[in-house]
Amino acid sequence: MADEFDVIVIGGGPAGENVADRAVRGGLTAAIVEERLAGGECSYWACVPSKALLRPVDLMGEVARVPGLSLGPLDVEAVLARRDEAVSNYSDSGQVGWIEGVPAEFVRGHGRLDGPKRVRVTTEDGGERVLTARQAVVLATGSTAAVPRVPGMVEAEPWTSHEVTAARSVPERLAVLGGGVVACEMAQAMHGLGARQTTVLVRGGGLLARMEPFAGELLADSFAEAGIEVRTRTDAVRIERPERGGKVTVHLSEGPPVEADELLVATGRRPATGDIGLGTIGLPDGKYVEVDDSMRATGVPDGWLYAVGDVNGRALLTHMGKYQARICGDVIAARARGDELPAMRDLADGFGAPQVVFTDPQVCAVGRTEAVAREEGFRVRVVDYELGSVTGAYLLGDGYRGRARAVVDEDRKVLLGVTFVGPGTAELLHGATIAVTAEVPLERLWHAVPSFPTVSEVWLRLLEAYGL
Ligand SMILES: Cc1cc2nc3c(=O)[nH]c(=O)nc-3n(C[C@H](O)[C@H](O)[C@H](O)COP(=O)(O)OP(=O)(O)OC[C@H]3O[C@@H](n4cnc5c(N)ncnc54)[C@H](O)[C@@H]3O)c2cc1C
Ligand SMILES: NC(=O)c1ccc[n+]([C@@H]2O[C@H](COP(=O)([O-])OP(=O)(O)OC[C@H]3O[C@@H](n4cnc5c(N)ncnc54)[C@H](O)[C@@H]3O)[C@@H](O)[C@H]2O)c1
Repeated sequence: MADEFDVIVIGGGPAGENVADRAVRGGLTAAIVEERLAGGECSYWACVPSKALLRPVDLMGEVARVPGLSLGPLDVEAVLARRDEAVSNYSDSGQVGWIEGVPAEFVRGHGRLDGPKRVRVTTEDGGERVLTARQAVVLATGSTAAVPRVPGMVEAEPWTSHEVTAARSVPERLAVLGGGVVACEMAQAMHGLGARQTTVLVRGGGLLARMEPFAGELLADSFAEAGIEVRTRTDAVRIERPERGGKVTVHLSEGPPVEADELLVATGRRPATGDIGLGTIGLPDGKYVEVDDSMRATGVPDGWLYAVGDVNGRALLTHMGKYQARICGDVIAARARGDELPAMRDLADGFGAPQVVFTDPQVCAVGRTEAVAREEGFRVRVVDYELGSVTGAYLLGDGYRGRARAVVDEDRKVLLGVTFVGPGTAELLHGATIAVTAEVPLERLWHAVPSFPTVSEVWLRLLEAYGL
């Protein structure tokens, strides 16, 4: 087996797979080193299982809003079985087959840099293999859950995103630490699937703090109606769990302690760069790998190292990692041919990545929030519209609530950002992504006529509210 490739990718998640694919399409050879399952976190312990668990909860909300419909009791076992199917029963044979079809070589084992352009792989049987790259090494090792240092936390063995997305049963009482995307999605999934008491413990003032403030507020209203308790401005100061897997108590800086059957820690991520040999090339271990817009690591002589996906810290989202990967694979192939193609650069992260939070209501945003746009010095005007006033939204169900916001650059009359909060708004987001990315002038957007009666009519209402 040849151990020299044009490109060696460490990490076989969505980002790593796509780099190899593009590099091979560009005429290069590639190998992917993966220590666990090809497909990465996203396929088995993140995006896919979380959305499989949320889908029935979302549908229950939809059905409850339509008079004349009712649901039978929820079959949790069937939901968990569908989740297992969605994660291919934790088998990566399909993904390995896809990689081999690229064609790229799949090497299972732990990869570490071993000086420039060399990767030392510790294989499952404890053996070693040294791979050499003719052109580039790409880091695509992703991220892992960051668990805060709180007395008793390690001993309590709390759930992280791994355990909650792979849950085999639903805890009766769940405490959730964090108010970000994982906390909100998983609190709602577990509550909807039968947790009797769900308490979300938020350090800051509200949920989803990086989004427009009304997003977290509307979600908090929905949580309150569903019986999910949200406690804000409180920190975990001590965790007590006398028996492994038994009752857990979270002592807080503010308010009474929370007793639960399980604790989910959803307090952000850290890059998976602690043990990948960065020290052998003079980079610090355990930090995000800084890259330029071609995904090339900065500060590495001769420019042979690249990093894509969560590991570069630009946007911790699968679709953005895959986008960066396409750029990276194309750039490496172009550079190998001696073409320097300046157009192959990451633009989308600069605009502000699109993101859908799959809660009820869904929270969908692209571009800059009002606060970020102002901070960056844009002359901003904001227009809001209540989604429930749009006929298409009203027809989706009784008591439909939601809001849309457009953040307009008053100097160029283009959209800097758009947020939709409301049931069933996820599929609305790509229209906004196109408008923001293509910087479509509002006067032109006016001629994009939304169909009646769809929720998309909110576009017309926003432009009218703006004054067109
Ligand atoms: C609960 C949850 C839900 C999410 N939902 C969404 C969503 O709906 N939409 C969305 O866009 N994003 C979502 N995300 C974020 C998304 O999962 C990540 O952005 C995405 O997985 C990043 O892809 P990646 O390829 O960079 O890394 P990963 O998917 O983390 O893959 C990295 C791979 O590298 C391997 N690896 C690491 N170190 C080594 C090594 N030294 N040697 C060999 N292999 C190694 C790992 O085993 C892993 O397979 C979610 C995240 C979580 C936690
Ligand atoms: N649908 C999606 O697109 C989706 C779903 C899940 C995750 N993700 C991505 O995965 C990444 C990780 O999600 P996440 O929710 O873990 O991170 P996050 O950064 O979204 O939220 C982290 C939360 O934890 C809080 N926190 C941080 N340190 C804390 C501490 N010591 N004590 C208490 N609270 C603390 C923060 O204030 C914040 O509320 C995100 O960047 C997100 O974009 C995306």
